[in-house]
Amino acid sequence: MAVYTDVSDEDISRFVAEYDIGDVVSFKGIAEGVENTNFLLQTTKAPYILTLYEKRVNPDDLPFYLGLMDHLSAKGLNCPTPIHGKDGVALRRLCGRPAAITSFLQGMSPRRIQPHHCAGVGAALAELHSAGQDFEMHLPNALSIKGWRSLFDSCAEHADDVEPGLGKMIGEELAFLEENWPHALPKGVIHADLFPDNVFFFPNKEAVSGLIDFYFACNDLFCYDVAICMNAWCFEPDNSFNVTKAKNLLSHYSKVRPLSDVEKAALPILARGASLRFLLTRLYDWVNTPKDALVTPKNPREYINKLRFHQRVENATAYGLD
Ligand SMILES: Nc1ncnc2c1ncn2[C@@H]1O[C@H](COP(=O)(O)OP(=O)(O)O)[C@@H](O)[C@H]1O
Ligand SMILES: N[C@@H](CCOP(=O)(O)O)C(=O)O
Repeated sequence: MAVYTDVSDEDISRFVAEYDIGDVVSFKGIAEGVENTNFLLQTTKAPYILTLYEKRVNPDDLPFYLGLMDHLSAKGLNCPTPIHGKDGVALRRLCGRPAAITSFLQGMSPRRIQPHHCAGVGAALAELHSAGQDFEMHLPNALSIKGWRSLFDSCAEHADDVEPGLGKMIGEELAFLEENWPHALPKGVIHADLFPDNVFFFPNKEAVSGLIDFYFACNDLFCYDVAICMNAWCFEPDNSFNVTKAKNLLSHYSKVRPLSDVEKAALPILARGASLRFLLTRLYDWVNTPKDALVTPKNPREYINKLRFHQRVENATAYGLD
């Protein structure tokens, strides 16, 4: 459940009057998502998404996210387009929170991931990386290797409550990654959270119909984004790695933006880093979310298993690459 801020009928009508998008017909809270408050807003002109940005989003970063969606949409990528008010401003305030209206995307996220979905998401990720090349704003990744130690320090004492020995395992992994991280790989704008819930398809179609949720987007290594995607799309519910899915994802990515040999060689360590990043944020949420909270925190154990898998990988042939 992700409606943290209540918006009255009067508030929404007043807010929508600042835009040239018709009159409100209906608006209702969207249960999916965990970070922000989202409403499906239907006006006399079209459906839209109204987002109120909640505590975890730094308001200073919002111009980057909205500017990026404007930029990617202008480049032909199907992502939410920020709607600008009659005064030209897209980022406004509603009920004491920063807020924006974006276009509504058709399609739906896949319930059961099939290999063809992985092909589609690989191509879409590479298109995003290519389309972002000339985006002029810059936002360092607060959740890349430099941010992991302080995140771990803030919840390390509770790690062994999730699994005995987890604190030691994370400490050793962090030290290994800090020593060996491949900082010099090609960089640019990355999505950084391209999980299945953020990718829409039309039924029985391979191509992605749209990408949403750019609120972790930032500048970082392209291949790190590939590793995040591989982790999110290529493991089965029983934690086994599906090499057919990985092969599809990586080969369709490479058709749009070829991976260099150096990037391929770095993929196992990037996949370890991508596992640790989501293990740490999930661990943090696991220990800090009150038992009676509206949102159920995601299970960190899934990412312990992914990390263990990649620790055993010797090179990228394990992911189906030559
Ligand atoms: N532009 C959009 N078009 C259609 N549906 C959207 C759009 N943006 C968000 N949604 C819906 O809202 C849900 C939550 O959005 P998301 O951005 O993932 O929230 P959060 O950042 O809070 O996790 C999505 O799963 C999707 O159902
Ligand atoms: N994808 C992250 C959590 C972020 O959730 P989202 O709804 O904003 O995509 C995870 O799985 O840990």
